[in-house]
Amino acid sequence: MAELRLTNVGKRFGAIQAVDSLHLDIPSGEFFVLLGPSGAGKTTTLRLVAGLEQPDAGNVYIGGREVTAHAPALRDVAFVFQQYSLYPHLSVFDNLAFPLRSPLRPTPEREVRRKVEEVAHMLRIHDKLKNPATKLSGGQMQRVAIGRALVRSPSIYLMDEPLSSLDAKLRNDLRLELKRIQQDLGATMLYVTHDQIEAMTMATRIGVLDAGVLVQVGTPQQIYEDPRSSHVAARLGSPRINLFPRALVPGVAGPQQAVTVGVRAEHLRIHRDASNTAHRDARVKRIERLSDQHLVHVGLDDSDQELIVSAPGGDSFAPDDAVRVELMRPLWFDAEGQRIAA
Ligand SMILES: Nc1ncnc2c1ncn2[C@@H]1O[C@H](COP(=O)(O)OP(=O)(O)OP(=O)(O)O)[C@@H](O)[C@H]1O
Repeated sequence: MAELRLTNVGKRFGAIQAVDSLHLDIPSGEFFVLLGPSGAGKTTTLRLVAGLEQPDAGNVYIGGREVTAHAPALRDVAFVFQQYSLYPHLSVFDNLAFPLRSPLRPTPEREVRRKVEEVAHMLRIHDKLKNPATKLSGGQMQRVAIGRALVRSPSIYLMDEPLSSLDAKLRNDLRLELKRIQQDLGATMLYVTHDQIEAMTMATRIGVLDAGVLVQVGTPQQIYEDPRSSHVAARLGSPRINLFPRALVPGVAGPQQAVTVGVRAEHLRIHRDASNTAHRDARVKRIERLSDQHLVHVGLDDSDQELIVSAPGGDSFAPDDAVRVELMRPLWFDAEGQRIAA
């Protein structure tokens, strides 16, 4: 396994700066998740690391060696794409064995069998080894695609939304399995997703990309609790953070330049009494009963603004109740959406 370093990497497609002055240092054995909306430059970053794209500027280093001009086959990376791309005429066994039989990496056939069986067990497809690759469910095919990367011991695994085509149950299962396998192998992983649950549960660190720019890097907890901008704050958390004009809560103390306030659902409290002037008048609109929490949607009086409050005792409220909302840990943002210290 090896560390990955990108210095000042840029890539433009016509008028679009897909990746802009990107600096990234991923230590060996880290599970690094690139998170961002569609078009943020996530796939382009992976392709630049794999050598499938050439950067206009900057350098790529794998294991301390500069590989910027190296062909993909010489970079020792394994890539898993969003859509499984299996060889349909081959069995599951032969699909998994394929990378080990490459002329670039001749492997004794006994070693091929050992490795394929080990990975097939890890991914729980060992009873399918003789099946043609086409006689599998979507989830099984994607396991084979992931397995094809895992049979090798590359310097770095690159995965581009490998779970996005699967149903929710399989996605949950494979999320946990992939994380476990990465830890067992001590693998360096660069993993792309726009799914915040994947990012929160799998990442050692997350890098948030926005329009080709890496806007924040940190542990999932740092990104969640201490976002640098309203854009980053909105990327993590379910339900989404409540973002609304500061002018709607004049009674709450905050920095002068603040234009927007952000409060997570679990950092809002709703009260029935009217004792505290810092609390904001509101009215219950509806209550969402999820398996593990109650979400109370309230409308702030004299505005169209709705907030979502995570309330353990949400059951005791009903639509149209007059309530008061307390902001426990507001985050403040300026006119550009940049965070301001409280
Ligand atoms: N080969 C290409 N030619 C022209 N434009 C491209 C090309 N590849 C990517 N782009 C553009 O570069 C930007 C970044 O694309 P990229 O695929 O890296 O984003 P992404 O974050 O992976 O998005 P998604 O989540 O939708 O896959 C987009 O605006 C995209 O349209």
